[in-house]
Amino acid sequence: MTDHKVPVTVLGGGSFGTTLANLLASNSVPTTLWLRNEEQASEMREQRENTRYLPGIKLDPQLTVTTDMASALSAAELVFLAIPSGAFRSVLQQIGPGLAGKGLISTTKGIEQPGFLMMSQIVEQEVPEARVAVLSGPNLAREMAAGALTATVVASDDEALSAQVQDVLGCQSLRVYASQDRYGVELGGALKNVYAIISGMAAAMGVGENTKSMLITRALAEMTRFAVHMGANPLTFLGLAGVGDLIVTCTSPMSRNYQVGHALGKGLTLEESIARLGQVAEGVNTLKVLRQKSLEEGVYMPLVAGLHAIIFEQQPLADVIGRLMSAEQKHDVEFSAFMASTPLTKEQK
Ligand SMILES: NC(=O)C1=CN([C@@H]2O[C@H](COP(=O)(O)OP(=O)(O)OC[C@H]3O[C@@H](n4cnc5c(N)ncnc54)[C@H](OP(=O)(O)O)[C@@H]3O)[C@@H](O)[C@H]2O)C=CC1
Ligand SMILES: O=C(CO)COP(=O)(O)O
Repeated sequence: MTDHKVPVTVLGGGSFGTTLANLLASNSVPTTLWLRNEEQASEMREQRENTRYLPGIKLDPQLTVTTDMASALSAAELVFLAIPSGAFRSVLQQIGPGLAGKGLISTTKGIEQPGFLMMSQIVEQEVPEARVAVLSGPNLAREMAAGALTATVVASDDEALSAQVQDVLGCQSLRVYASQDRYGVELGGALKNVYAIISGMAAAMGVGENTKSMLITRALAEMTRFAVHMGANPLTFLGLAGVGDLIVTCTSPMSRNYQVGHALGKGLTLEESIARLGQVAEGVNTLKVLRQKSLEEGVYMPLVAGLHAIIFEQQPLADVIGRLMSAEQKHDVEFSAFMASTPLTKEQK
């Protein structure tokens, strides 16, 4: 790590934006957190706490909180984007040329439709002169904010940018691993949210431990099958941004997607489940987008089809489970052919 830390801005004052900004500031990185709500911003400045999204976590005294986008961006070399996917493009469009030349790191785990676009692809469209990376992994905001030992992945073609992100974020509680498979890392973060909804639903129904394990493992097989079809490296899904994030989101009641699934499993409607949460659960929209894409691409995704049938086609749960359990019994691990055709590099050996 270097002594001199580049100035960083985080866009988005929700649970993850606040967590990242606080971590950066406590790493002695000059950090500004931008959010859109002045009432919330002034409360955060006065009380040194984000009572709406991260109650109980004290904000570092050095963290600057503002709603003034121009001042937030003027000095920043790196900008972390923690805006929900539904608003991601419109926020970038409001900023425009203010981001040119900066290192932009998306932390958003969603997919834009139409186009089936990852957030970093939206960054490339809206800010063609930017340097682009994504950050993803098993990173429940509340735990990270409380200092739990955590690991994450920065993925970019730009190795210097990945190194800068490792430098500003890495600390005694957070390890930042690098990857060059930006698409795979981003896809992993978005897809696992759908399976977290299923896992939450299953937990609410009181399923057994075997069932939970089957769900997570078949979820990994399904999301990897889709990702490989879309051009990602299956090995990425063995890492933190794949199976790592899948495990945490499918097992922790802290996950908002899991909570939506749990509420659905207890009999609440989708609208009630979302309203009760009061935070973003990206998996609901990703489910719609993914179902459509899997049909277009002809990728077999029985769990996605099943959840879609329950939530959006009002099919009885028992029918869906019956269909899943009586489907053709196929292969456990599907990528032996890929592995055989991809020799290990010198470093991997
Ligand atoms: N929380 C977590 O554990 C993690 C989250 N992520 C990802 O980070 C992204 C952000 O999630 P998270 O912080 O958790 O979400 P939250 O629901 O906690 O907060 C959402 C934030 O986005 C703001 N926002 C919404 N729309 C706009 C807009 N048009 N302009 C500006 N700000 C807006 C909200 O502001 P307002 O209050 O004014 O509506 C709020 O500050 C998601 O894609 C999520 O998947 C990734 C890793 C971990
Ligand atoms: O992505 C996350 C953990 O890595 C957060 O998951 P939720 O959005 O379901 O809370």
